[in-house]
Amino acid sequence: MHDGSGQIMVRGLSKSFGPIHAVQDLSFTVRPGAVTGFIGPNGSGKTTTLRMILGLVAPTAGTATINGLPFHRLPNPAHVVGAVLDAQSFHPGRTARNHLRCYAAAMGVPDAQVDRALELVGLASAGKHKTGVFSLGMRQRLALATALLGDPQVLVLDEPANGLDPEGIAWLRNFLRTFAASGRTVLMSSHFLREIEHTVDQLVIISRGRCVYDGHLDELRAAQRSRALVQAAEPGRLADTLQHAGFGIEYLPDGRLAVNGADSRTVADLALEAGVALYGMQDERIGLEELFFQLTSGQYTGARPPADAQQWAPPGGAGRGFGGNA
Ligand SMILES: Nc1ncnc2c1ncn2[C@@H]1O[C@H](COP(=O)(O)OP(=O)(O)OP(=O)(O)O)[C@@H](O)[C@H]1O
Repeated sequence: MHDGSGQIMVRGLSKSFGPIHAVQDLSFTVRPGAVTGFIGPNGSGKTTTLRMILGLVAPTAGTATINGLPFHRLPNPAHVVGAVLDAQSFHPGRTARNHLRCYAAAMGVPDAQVDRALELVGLASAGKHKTGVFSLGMRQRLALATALLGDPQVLVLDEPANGLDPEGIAWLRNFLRTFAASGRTVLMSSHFLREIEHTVDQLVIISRGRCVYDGHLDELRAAQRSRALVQAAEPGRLADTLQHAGFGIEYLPDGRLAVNGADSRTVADLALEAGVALYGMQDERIGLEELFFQLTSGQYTGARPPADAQQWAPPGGAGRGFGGNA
């Protein structure tokens, strides 16, 4: 019997397609009551992972369970997990309501659920229209309605915000946050952090099939750092002074120093004390998007590199922070 936890657990999951290692030793847990974003660049292994969770692709190694069981062993899977995987194509001559009726019959779900699902996704008045006239946003909503037919405990969505206009994204955000707030589980993928940063609470970030961050979005936000870029007459002597004061230093290719965690005023005061002339300064803030790019491109250049993963792990063990996959 499944444990009813609403948790998705991925442990040591790997998938190779011949020489391509699409997913490598991936481990993370998705908990109910929150929206978890599963993000990474194109080709990083998101869809392959979601398909393994849903029992559509056999792993090369490792396990993925929902409610403690692999998908194929779930009793009544449509009542446990609803999924939207790829851009759905619907029979263009069939109405939205009839499309849902077909699925409801196949799932053994009463017809009453069809109207409920249409209402949940805001398509109640469009149920009688043929799907051939639906916009992309309406097709996304209909796909979501199909996933909701079984009144599932868990939602797994692959790039659900893809192609939505700002209004559609706002609607989806509201819907998913309400769904999660009712104690259910949402795992949604995206390749674009900015698109989902106001929707998700938790983040699992993958790059080249491996986990590079697993934790709260707020903790990633807190890792946004500022640094001062400074051009000095004697960079070596200024670097010594700054390092002595406890700042991390990087030498940039253009000859400037990047002083992590410092603002230009602090650097100017220390340079004055050391008697080093300055030719120019600039304050720079490393934003969430930049951090995401650095994490996923393997070009993390912050004060503390990924090798320091333990230091970056969030306190309290809610997630594992940078480096993930422990
Ligand atoms: N059936 C398959 N046969 C061979 N290679 C595959 C197959 N499915 C996926 N891949 C490869 O595995 C890697 C991961 O692909 P996947 O679709 O899981 O990534 P993704 O993060 O979902 O990308 P996108 O955001 O572009 O959809 C890619 O290199 C892809 O070409």
